[in-house]
Amino acid sequence: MRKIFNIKDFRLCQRGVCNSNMDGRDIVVVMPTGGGKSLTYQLPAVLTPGVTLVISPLISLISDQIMHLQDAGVEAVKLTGSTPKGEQDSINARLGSMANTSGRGSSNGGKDIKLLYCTPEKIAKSKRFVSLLQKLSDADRLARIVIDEAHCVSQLGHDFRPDYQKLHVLRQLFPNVPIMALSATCPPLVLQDLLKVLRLKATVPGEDADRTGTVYFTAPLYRPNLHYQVLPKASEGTKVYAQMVAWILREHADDSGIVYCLSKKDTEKVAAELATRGKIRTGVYHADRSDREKDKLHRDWHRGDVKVVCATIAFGLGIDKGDVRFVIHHSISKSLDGFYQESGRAGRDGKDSDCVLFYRAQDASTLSSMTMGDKDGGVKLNAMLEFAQNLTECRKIQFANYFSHTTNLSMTSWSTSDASARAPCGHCDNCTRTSEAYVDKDVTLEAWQLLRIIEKAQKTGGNVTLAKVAELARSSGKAIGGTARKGKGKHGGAKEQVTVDLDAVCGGKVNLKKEEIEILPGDRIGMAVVSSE
Ligand SMILES: Nc1ncnc2c1ncn2[C@@H]1O[C@H](COP(=O)(O)OP(=O)(O)OP(=O)(O)O)[C@@H](O)[C@H]1O
Repeated sequence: MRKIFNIKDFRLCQRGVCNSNMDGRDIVVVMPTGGGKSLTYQLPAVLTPGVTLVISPLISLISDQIMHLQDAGVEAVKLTGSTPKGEQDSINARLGSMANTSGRGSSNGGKDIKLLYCTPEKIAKSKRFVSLLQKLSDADRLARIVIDEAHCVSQLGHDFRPDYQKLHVLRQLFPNVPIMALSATCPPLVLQDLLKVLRLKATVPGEDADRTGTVYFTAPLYRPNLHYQVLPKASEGTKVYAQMVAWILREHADDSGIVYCLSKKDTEKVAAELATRGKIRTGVYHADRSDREKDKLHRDWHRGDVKVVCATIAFGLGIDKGDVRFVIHHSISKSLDGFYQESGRAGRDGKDSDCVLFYRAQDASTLSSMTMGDKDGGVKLNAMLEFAQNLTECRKIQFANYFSHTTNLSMTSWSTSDASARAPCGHCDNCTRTSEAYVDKDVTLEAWQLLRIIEKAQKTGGNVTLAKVAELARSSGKAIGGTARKGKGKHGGAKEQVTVDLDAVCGGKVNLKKEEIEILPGDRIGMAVVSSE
């Protein structure tokens, strides 16, 4: 480790993961971005005979790893769709010669390939490649298979890739080759799915749990240099741009940052507004940009010619810029996993950085219609909304609760944590907010009213937008939507009588003029923390 990788000591759970690798176990490792996952398979790869196959989603990520490994004198190669034919032939020949020299010896004077990187597409599409791997495996020369960004196998995750799901064939093809899955974000449902899709080994009943099955390592996902805050977002677009420009110029006028937006259109608009209003040098990244444009943006950003990249979530894997001082979310993400991953692109160099979410309730309805068809879309979005609306609990603890795994999964678990893992961070918005900044308010009555209005509209076949419901509810007591009177109900509960005129909203088909809402003692259906910000 010291000689080749110039690393003095292990950190987090690296030692344990290396040992489990040397022991030939199936492994799942969930470690934060920049935590040092690569060493945990690269070191065992140089220490064991045979080749370690690494499956990674992006050619740029692969090229970066190969460059570092070759600089360190490690025999590392890549086979991807863009590898030139001549190079492919030479690598195939080297692998073929390794397959013909079974056992522990070296096939060509110590120049065995130690690490072979490929994309999942290569496994899914190249029969020739798979048959070469089978020859290596039959000759006992395929040391292990490493799957980077392994959460991409699960449809329940935020970054599902169909080609990753096809990796289920690996266990079938290579039943005796250990599989290692790496990720920086893997909430419980995704982990469960990942174990199933990749068919990782379960503990054998009756046998020592420490000796069989998959070993699962987690390190605390908390990164102390990231300062999280949720800021109230103006309801009008133009005010949002002004807010964002003011924040960037005040906090990070000369720094590099990313602004994540919901749509391609938003990225263009936000970039233009930041540039005109704040003279901020912006760039745009989304799926419709050509490869040439994307490459140029990466280069300009690295050089500092572009300071702020306004992007959709397409801008993600493969960002290797350490000094990203802030990540702003112009809108909430579809899930908390996505938000954690995206905001985590700040401060990879370990220096203080800001992660800011601009939140307003309207965005929740936009997102909920976008995620309606997704598997568990609602559940995932709700976790994101809870995070955005929570004004009291430390952000670190919210993440820890969300990502903590209940391991009734048949795995041996090792987690690197210390006594402070569950202590508040002390520096996020909620830790630093004074208690005078908010009030606890019982909003049972309001919540009840909203539900009744929606229920009525639904029953009468009406279609009310969120904004309309809000208008109807707010207009209680005024002339437009209806009237409200407070009194005692027949059960002794507080009674609110609301007259709601839904005719205008539901095309005149609604036969609803009066609605009675009675709140009984003990009926508590809504609580809100209302910020005075
Ligand atoms: N034990 C260690 N001591 C010091 N530096 C280390 C150690 N382990 C890894 N590093 C360094 O930390 C940096 C991040 O490591 P690495 O790229 O493996 O992170 P990662 O977990 O793969 O992150 P990502 O999820 O972003 O890919 C690298 O520069 C690596 O050399």
